[in-house]
Amino acid sequence: MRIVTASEMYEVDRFTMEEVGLEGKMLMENAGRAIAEGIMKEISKQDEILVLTGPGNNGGDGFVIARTLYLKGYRVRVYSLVPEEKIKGDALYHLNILQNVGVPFHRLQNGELAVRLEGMDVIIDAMLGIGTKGALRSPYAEIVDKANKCEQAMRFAVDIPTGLSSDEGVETEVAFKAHKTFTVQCPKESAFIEANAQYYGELEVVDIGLFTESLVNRPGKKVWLKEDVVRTFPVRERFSHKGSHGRGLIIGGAPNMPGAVMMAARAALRAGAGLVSIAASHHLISTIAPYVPEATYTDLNLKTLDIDSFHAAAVGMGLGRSEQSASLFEDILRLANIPIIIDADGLYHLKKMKNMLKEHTAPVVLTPHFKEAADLLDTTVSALKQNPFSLTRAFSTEYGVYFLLKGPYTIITTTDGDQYVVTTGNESLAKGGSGDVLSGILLGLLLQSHHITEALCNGRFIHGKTAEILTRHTHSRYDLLASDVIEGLPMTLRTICK
Ligand SMILES: NC(=O)C1=CN([C@@H]2O[C@H](COP(=O)(O)OP(=O)(O)OC[C@H]3O[C@@H](n4cnc5c(N)ncnc54)[C@H](O)[C@@H]3O)[C@@H](O)[C@H]2O)[C@@H](O)CC1
Ligand SMILES: Nc1ncnc2c1ncn2[C@@H]1O[C@H](COP(=O)(O)OP(=O)(O)O)[C@@H](O)[C@H]1O
Ligand SMILES: [K+]
Repeated sequence: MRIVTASEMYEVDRFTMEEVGLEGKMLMENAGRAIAEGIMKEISKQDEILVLTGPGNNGGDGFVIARTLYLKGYRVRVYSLVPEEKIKGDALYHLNILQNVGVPFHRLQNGELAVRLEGMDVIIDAMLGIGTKGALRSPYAEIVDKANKCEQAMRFAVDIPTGLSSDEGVETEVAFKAHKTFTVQCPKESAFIEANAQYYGELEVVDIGLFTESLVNRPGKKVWLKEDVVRTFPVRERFSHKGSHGRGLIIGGAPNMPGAVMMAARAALRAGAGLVSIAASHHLISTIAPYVPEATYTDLNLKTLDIDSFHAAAVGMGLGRSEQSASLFEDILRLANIPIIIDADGLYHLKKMKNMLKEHTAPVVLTPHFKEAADLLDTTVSALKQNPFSLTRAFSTEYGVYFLLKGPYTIITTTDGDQYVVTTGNESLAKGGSGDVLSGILLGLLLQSHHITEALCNGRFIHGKTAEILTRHTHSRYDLLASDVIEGLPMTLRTICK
């Protein structure tokens, strides 16, 4: 499913209207009806419903929603924040129909609002949509603030909550706090910015028949969905052998961190890897081996270890940050001609030698969380949280790497600048070890997939999905351990990726 900026959405609108020939009035009818259908599932006919409308097409959607609810017997009224003479085009067309049908319609007058908002059971925000520019002006800011204080009311937003930008990179001062946002056709970029989650609430996408094909040839952004996993998950052939599913190498294991490589190896095997080898300090091998008897072990000595005899490797989990491990990491990066995942301490060392990535010809996957990523990109966590799409895209294309920016909304960027968002998972994963398990799953899928992007998206999807399934059935969001996710993978794989 495409994710769009405001200008991309306007291009989709233009294409649909000018080149396909669907009229704007009809699209507005489709949007309003689809959103009204969604809202009706959440409210009752006893509710007092208020639709707040603005000057543009977002307001036009609001008129259609109000009419649809009114004709179905709901107690609804419309308050326009602008005089009628300011309403034009398709929105005016639908305002006329609203008034012909007899839906109660008012223009907000000074002082009236406080009275009218009180006691409302449902408030629908159709004030501003993707046409918003800059911070909210009066009276929008005041009205949004009052609406947010109506604690008893269910609040719904149309397309985007009023006050937010559609695009990343814009700081929000005041915005409508929706319990649920019904967004038209494509989620907007800003829906995946952490600070905006409190305004969007739950997000539902409504299909109104717009043609997104006009965007096909650009580097784009998409949400990776279950249907994408089902479509692309590697198929296990009846006559395959262990070599068919890839030989993976995990390099790490400082003496004080035996768990990281152990979990990564177990996760890679559970995700379907054919063979997994762990290269670690020989002191560690006897400690780890009983926990992962299916793996093979080798002393971490680059004079004897033939990295290129494997199909892919993961490095950095529990590698340590000493100077010795820094030079070991540098040697690995210089020697490896296979796809390599770099995580944790590997990312720490990479900061000082990132130019090596430009000469490196085999695929490199970086899997930083926000702090690690901010350090790599020479920026701050807050700047990165506001501009995660553009900053990671710039880095990926400059250094020629796959970039998996870890978080509740994980952004995966390819070397070409295409981006995929994976939103599975929950706060049970906010615990030490989760990243090691993810790296193992990613390695397991990299070994089995023909496409690196699919391996990364599918791996991140099943990691999060497993946490969701486990916290629904057998665990709480407090007790779940990273290793429980490894043991929960069978449930996800049996249901999603048969
Ligand atoms: N074909 C289309 O164009 C469709 C558009 N749709 C709806 O139309 C919306 C976009 O419509 P518009 O382009 O008319 O834009 P908006 O409805 O977002 O309105 C933009 C207007 O709001 C005012 N405004 C902008 N920033 C402001 C600020 N900071 N403070 C106060 N006022 C401000 C300006 O007067 C501006 O002209 C979408 O979000 C969606 O809801 C849907 O009806 C589906 C079809
Ligand atoms: N609140 C959350 N919601 C969803 N996923 C989360 C959340 N917190 C962490 N995660 C996931 O857990 C993993 C944590 O990785 P990382 O921070 O590297 O952990 P560690 O280094 O402790 O193993 C990432 O995949 C991230 O997407
Ligand atoms: K809105």
